[in-house]
Amino acid sequence: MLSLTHLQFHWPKQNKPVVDISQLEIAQGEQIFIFGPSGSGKSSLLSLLAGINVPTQGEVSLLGQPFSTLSAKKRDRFRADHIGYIFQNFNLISYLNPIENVILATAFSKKRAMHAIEQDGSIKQSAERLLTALELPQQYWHQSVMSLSIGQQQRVAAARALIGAPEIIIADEPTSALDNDNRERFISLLFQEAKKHHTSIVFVSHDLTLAPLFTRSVDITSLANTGVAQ
Ligand SMILES: Nc1ncnc2c1ncn2[C@@H]1O[C@H](COP(=O)(O)OP(=O)(O)OP(=O)(O)O)[C@@H](O)[C@H]1O
Repeated sequence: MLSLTHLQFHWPKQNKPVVDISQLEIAQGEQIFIFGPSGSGKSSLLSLLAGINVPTQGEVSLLGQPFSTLSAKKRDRFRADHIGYIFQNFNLISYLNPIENVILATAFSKKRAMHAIEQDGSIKQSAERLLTALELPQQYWHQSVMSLSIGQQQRVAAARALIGAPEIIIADEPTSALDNDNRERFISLLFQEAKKHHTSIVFVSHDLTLAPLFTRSVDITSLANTGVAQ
């Protein structure tokens, strides 16, 4: 469902590619863990997978759609419809409460709005169901999102990524601020929800202890292009 071929990416003024991958295929429903040290290009890779940045060379295709054939505007639309993104710093909107933050993802995607309504009766009920599933107690739903703990904010960010059942969730090291028990609990709740719709998960971290929780782990430093066509 997601495929990368001969992918290279340079940030401006860098003489060496920060992402250099000969081939990677991610199947529908797969939970893939991509690890590598700080600065090895994990966040840069995710920005290419989500079509936020464009590769210097090579191609990213999601659901059979090569990103290179889409304009920037169409890529934004495609991303809103098919990808739930959990950012490293969550990117929650500070003046919206948790329910409003979760609902926001459906404002950019009719497809996800319709899916949420079909599944739960209304978009609001869908947001409430997801926050419950992710164990954010109801007493926090209408508070300022900035008054929540990091772990609670993370649950809001995950519910926002999951609403409307996008085909893929991309998570950029979202557990680094949590202790071990809370990290494993968070990942297990995320997986439980994702499995209901056979959603794929791409999760990056430098913390190898999380690897056994996933169906596959990949070392980003082992993916470098060899120049050999595959
Ligand atoms: N917006 C940017 N502009 C220029 N260079 C950047 C930008 N973002 C990242 N880089 C550079 O790209 C390299 C890889 O960064 P990236 O954030 O992708 O690594 P990472 O593996 O996700 O790191 P970490 O685990 O610390 O989050 C670094 O050298 C970084 O300085």
